[in-house]
Amino acid sequence: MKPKVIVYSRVPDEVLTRIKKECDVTYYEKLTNDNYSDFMKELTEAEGVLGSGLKVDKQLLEKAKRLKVVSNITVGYDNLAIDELTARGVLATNTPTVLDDTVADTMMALILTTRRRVVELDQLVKNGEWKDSIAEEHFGLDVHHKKLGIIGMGRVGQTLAKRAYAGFDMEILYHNRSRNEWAEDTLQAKYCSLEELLEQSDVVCLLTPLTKETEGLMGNQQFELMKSSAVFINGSRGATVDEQALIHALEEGKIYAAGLDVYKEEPVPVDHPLLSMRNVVSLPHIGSATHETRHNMAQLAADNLLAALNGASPPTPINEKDLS
Ligand SMILES: NC(=O)c1ccc[n+]([C@@H]2O[C@H](COP(=O)([O-])OP(=O)(O)OC[C@H]3O[C@@H](n4cnc5c(N)ncnc54)[C@H](O)[C@@H]3O)[C@@H](O)[C@H]2O)c1
Ligand SMILES: O=C(O)[C@H](O)CO
Repeated sequence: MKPKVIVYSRVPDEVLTRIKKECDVTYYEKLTNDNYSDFMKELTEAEGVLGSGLKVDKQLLEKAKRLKVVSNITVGYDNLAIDELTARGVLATNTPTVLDDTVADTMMALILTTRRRVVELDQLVKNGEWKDSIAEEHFGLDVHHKKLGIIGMGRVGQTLAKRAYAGFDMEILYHNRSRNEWAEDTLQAKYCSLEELLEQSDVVCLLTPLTKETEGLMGNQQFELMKSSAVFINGSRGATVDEQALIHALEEGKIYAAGLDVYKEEPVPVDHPLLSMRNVVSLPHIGSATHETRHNMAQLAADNLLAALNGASPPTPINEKDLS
């Protein structure tokens, strides 16, 4: 008998067909209030689930007695209670590496749009306010030859650093849990304390996972240390930033602008104060959202799911070592 699997996010047809060859699949393009109770019923029999964003906690796992694998179609796995999964012998997997270039491109886009005021000036043209050559009040700030401070110099962080160093002649500062020798040797990246990085950088880009340690990592004290000409970019998770502190820093001119891909609440409510600020560029959590990369992420998630159900080692496990 084929193992029962729930795919709870939209995946390409080709990926779904592959999974269906080996598994008995229930497919929800997304979980909604209308289908959630059906999903919970299916979960009691499921050996695998695949998708993005589902909160997998103790309560959910108590209903999922037959579960063997949770395959996340994301690299960040703050939605998973890893200790609870491990305690029950359930394998968790994610999709690192295949999205690094795309996410780094998105970060570069946020750096360029915030410093060069691209969105604001686009609006000015479209609103018919371009009457004469643009005056100093609309000038932006350079990106090239400035200092980029990366908090969380992991896979995405170093991919961004590579672009900034090679393409924009930027000086790279970084703060991380450990030294990144590759970045130090290849990009002359300089390891700093968080405080040094905040004080010196023209661009601060946050790329850590969301954990107990990184929750609220950027607060009043941290924004206070930044240069008034610096921009803040968040590509990690919304909860790594105290949004009230960010609003305060932007309102008081303590920083120049912010580029955000992630928010504490997603989708971010339309009346959120950050969205009405002229110096905030806001994206709808699209760091990895290109056709090519989302396709590759779904393929990798399927590889992980199928390997785990076949008793093989998945390509990108999270807690495999702790299970054995
Ligand atoms: N916006 C998006 O669409 C998008 C896309 C991909 C990743 N992300 C986020 O970016 C995160 C990083 O992804 P990655 O693949 O580069 O992960 P990674 O594990 O390769 O890198 C994360 C880095 O953060 C560092 N870190 C962890 N805790 C820290 C702390 N307290 N202080 C300083 N550094 C710390 C780690 O040492 C590591 O080097 C993901 O967990 C996810 O939350 C978002
Ligand atoms: O962690 C990730 O992969 C991105 O945030 C997409 O959700």
